[in-house]
Amino acid sequence: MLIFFFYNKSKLIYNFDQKMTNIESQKSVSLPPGETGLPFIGETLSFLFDPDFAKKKKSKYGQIYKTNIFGNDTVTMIGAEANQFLFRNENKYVVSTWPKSTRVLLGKLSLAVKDGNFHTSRRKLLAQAFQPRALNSYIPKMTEITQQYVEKWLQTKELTWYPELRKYTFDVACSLLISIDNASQTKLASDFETWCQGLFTLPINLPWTNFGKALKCRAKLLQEIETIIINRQQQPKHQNDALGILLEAKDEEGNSLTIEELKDQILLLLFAGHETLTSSLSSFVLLMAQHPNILEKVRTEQENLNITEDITSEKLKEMTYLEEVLKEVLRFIPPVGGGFRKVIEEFEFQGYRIPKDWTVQYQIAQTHKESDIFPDYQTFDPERFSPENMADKQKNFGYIPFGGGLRECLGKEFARLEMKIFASVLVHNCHWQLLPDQDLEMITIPSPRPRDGLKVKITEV
Ligand code: HEM
Repeated sequence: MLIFFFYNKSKLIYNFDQKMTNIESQKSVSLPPGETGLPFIGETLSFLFDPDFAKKKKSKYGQIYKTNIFGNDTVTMIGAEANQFLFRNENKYVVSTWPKSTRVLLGKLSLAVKDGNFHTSRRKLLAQAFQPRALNSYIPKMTEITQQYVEKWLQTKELTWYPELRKYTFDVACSLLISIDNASQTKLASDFETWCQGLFTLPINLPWTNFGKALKCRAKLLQEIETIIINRQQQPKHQNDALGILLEAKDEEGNSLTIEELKDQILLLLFAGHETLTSSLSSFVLLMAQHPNILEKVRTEQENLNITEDITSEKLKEMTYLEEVLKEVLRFIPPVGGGFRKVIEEFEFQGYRIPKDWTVQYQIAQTHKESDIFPDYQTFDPERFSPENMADKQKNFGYIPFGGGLRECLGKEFARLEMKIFASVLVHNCHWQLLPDQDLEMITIPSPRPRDGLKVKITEV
């Protein structure tokens, strides 16, 4: 065995069997271009409050750039190749991470903050609540809640829809996940709202900061969820909701979830199924109001389906044009703009060095603007997803509203189901139009929503 030693300023570089490990050339690979902003806060404020932050950075620096957000040196990597690299190297070069505020508020037992084998095993267990049989059993309740809300909205004639949609998705989530009806009218909802407001903030725990208030509410929410779990355990037969399924579920070694863990997992599911869905539903109603020809085609499909009885999974499968529209809604205004990963081993990508311990962000919103997959990407065009075009199948990880790889959204079928039922019931019963004099610019964090909350006039069909 030959061992080469080089003396280089302060360090010895060695090599085995003449396989030259060119550490010097690795070091000469540069970091991506970009700025790191102000001390401590970096560029966090622009990231949070400038809806064009990612767009401006991309036009200045291209597909890969560095910044500093949430107290971390961060590299943003844009495009299908970048997504593929990150999703395929999960646990090798990167692991999932969230801003500190999110991590703390989700809790240390939450699936979202776990890695490796533990994450895989827990994911399998939680996935039981989203299997086709479970999803089918959710259809009647989802439809019923949607119909109640639609009736209520029709009575008001004019409404600010986004806050109403938040109540609706919260009621659906609480009803199907933990069998609490009308939860939006309870203390659970107000605590939950305050908790949500702290999720993507600087983690400064003071009584008047959003993070400090959210921490207090986390404690209250866990207490409320614990009471719900204990009550449920005392009932002889568990109800057919996600909590019932999770109380029965066991991992490979036959262990059930402890109450402590169940509380964090329930909180995660309530959050994941609420914020994102509210955004996607409000984008659907907004985009339909702005594209009446497309809405008309959706209506025609619904009429032709002749739904006189309850909505069934078979009927939902026949809504193929609506499916294309909903895919385009998630491309055009993705509810999650991107995801964060922590670098566990330094790597090189497209000629740039990404150091260990930095954060990497993959970008959903910018990926969905890649013109090779989505020509004329500024146009809202559901035909991209027709059987002839299938834009979602053209390139690996080129269409990723639900992320990808080991961390792909666990609730994506639940989300697709709720979006379809909502759209079907709404289109069957209502016409709606945007009221004048409102700001439709999107606030993007944590999920996109129109600044003035989407004011509409709504009438019966
Ligand atoms: C339109 C609605 C939704 C969108 C766009 C969406 C999007 C996403 C994305 C992009 C991720 C991956 C984040 C990452 O890579 O770090 C994710 C993860 C996740 N989502 Fe969703 N989601 C939606 C609805 C839901 C619903 C309804 C649930 C459950 C009720 C849910 C549960 C989860 C969970 C548990 C994870 C974490 C998975 C893991 O870490 O293994 N999501 N979601």
